[in-house]
Amino acid sequence: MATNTRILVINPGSTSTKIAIYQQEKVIFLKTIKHAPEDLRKFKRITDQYEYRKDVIYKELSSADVPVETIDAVIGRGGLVKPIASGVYRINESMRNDLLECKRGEHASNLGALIASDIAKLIPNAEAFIADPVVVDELQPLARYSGHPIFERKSVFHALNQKAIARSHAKSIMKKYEDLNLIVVHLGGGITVGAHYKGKVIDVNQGLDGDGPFSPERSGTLPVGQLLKVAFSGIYSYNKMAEMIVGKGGMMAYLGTNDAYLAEREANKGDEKCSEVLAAMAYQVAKEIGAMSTVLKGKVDGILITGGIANSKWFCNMIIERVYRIAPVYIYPGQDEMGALAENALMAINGEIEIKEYI
Ligand SMILES: Nc1ncnc2c1ncn2[C@@H]1O[C@H](COP(=O)(O)OP(=O)(O)OP(=O)(O)O)[C@@H](O)[C@H]1O
Ligand SMILES: CCCC(=O)O
Repeated sequence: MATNTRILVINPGSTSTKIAIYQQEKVIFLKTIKHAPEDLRKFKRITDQYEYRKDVIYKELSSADVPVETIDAVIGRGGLVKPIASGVYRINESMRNDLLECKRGEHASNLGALIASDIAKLIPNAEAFIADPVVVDELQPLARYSGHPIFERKSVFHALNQKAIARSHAKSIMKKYEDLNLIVVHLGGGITVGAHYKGKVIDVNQGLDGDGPFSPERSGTLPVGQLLKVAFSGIYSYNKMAEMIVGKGGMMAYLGTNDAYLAEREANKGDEKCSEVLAAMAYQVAKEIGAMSTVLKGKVDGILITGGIANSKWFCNMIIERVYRIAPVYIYPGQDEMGALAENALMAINGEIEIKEYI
């Protein structure tokens, strides 16, 4: 087994692209490239940002003190590919085509695989992978029911971070992820709450499609009758309605900001609206946890809270006071998607896990 394997990690987000180089488990280069809104506005679709983001990454890499030719593998955050099982996938033409055509929708993470494979092609013997994309699908059959046959509930969630946090929690208590029942709550710009039944996410709210708690920039589940009336009122275009659900819903709509840290600061200074909106968001998250505990038939070994907002003790406590009777609660603030991607690539290269083919 090689002891100085170098992995390049590429994680495109809506407003930034994170890149990192790991030597084994250790990060030796890490950069968050912020994209100015005026730079991104020039592109109609997210896929159109492909060459622009790739060029910016090349520039950053050339300023890194790590020769690119020493990299053994490139791993990108996987986007809206076909629904697939959790794991590491080799990037192939079929995956590239699906992402280029945005067959299952637009998401910045779609660019991860495209850019990773292009860079890997320039490095002799380097492999290109994705791991645990946002569409990891382990839903149990009953979870797919929406209530009408033309609408099927789908698995789209913060799979990479939820799985990484669940595995590292299991390790920390010297148990196997596959032996535990966990509820994992990702509190980011979007919020997803997953029921992890013995290593499989058998149910999760479809946050990217207006399902579950409201979040800093998403409306979550809306009263569907009212939604229909507004959609057909002639006042709003399709795009405006879509923005209400993802991008400009939730805290953004109530408070004009998607920054929970800022909203909490204002609440601390006495702003009652900020205080109540954050309390309502925590209330809805707690309700979703309650729902997922019924999915696990009440047998829950732990509730894990992660993502940026998990940095806030005040916010987490508003959730904990409603759910602590269900199971012990553990807080893992932030997210380590870069570390999780690097770890997955390393395990794949070392033959510790199977590398799956995307068909
Ligand atoms: N210390 C803190 N206290 C309260 N909120 C915080 C704190 N640090 C970050 N946040 C909030 O976390 C949110 C962003 O979380 P995160 O960085 O996980 O999201 P993202 O990566 O932008 O989106 P997503 O996780 O949905 O992909 C923002 O609303 C931010 O204000
Ligand atoms: C698409 C990743 C999960 C989410 O943002 O809800």
